[in-house]
Amino acid sequence: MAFPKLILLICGKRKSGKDYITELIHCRLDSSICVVLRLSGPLKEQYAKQHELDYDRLLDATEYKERYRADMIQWGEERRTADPGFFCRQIVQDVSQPVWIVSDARRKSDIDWFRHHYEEQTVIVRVVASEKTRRQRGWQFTEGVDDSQSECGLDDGVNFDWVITNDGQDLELEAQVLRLLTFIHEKLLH
Ligand SMILES: Nc1ncnc2c1ncn2[C@@H]1O[C@H](COP(=O)(O)OP(=O)(O)O)[C@@H](O)[C@H]1O
Ligand SMILES: C[C@@](O)(CCOP(=O)(O)OP(=O)(O)O)CC(=O)O
Repeated sequence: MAFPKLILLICGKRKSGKDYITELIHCRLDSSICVVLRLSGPLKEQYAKQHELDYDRLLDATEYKERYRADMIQWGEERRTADPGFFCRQIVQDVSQPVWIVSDARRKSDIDWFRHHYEEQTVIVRVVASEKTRRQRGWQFTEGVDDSQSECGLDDGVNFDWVITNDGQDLELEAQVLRLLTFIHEKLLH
């Protein structure tokens, strides 16, 4: 198993900006230094194979993904119940970069797995945005999704190391991202 210097577990509600902020960080670091890992990647790939769906379209932020989200959530939870580290192990295989950004941590079992295997390296980053902002980005409450563990599993009982507010104030966001990048560089130097 590879050994990183830093693992950022990014979590947040749908349309809070997890992918957006992941890319803001990732694009400022060389690809030999930082890699983005997605727990939903192997889940969607296997779900697509089993259900004869288009994997690439499940990766997009489109209605196609939303159409299958609730069933993917249930399918994924059946695997996590049997083996909490099922998806975590898959995404860390053959990674060589020292900085890992896991852009879609959703459950305590995800956090527990990384803290168990990489206690010193794991940092939890919570991305927050108001429901008003999220709606402006295309979110609408969906029963079976926004009231599920997938969206609510980290709402309580988690001490976030960083909280990034992403409500559309570009300068405020930039200042927060720069502080996090400074932290990342300090980790790389030690
Ligand atoms: N600070 C921002 N400024 C402009 N657009 C943003 C910002 N944050 C998020 N977005 C946009 O809002 C949408 C949802 O963001 P995304 O990162 O996909 O959310 P999540 O991954 O949390 O579901 C995307 O279209 C993204 O480009
Ligand atoms: C079944 C999922 O893996 C689907 C996640 O798909 P995305 O990671 O694309 O979701 P957002 O970016 O938050 O919109 C969620 C889960 O509970 O595992």
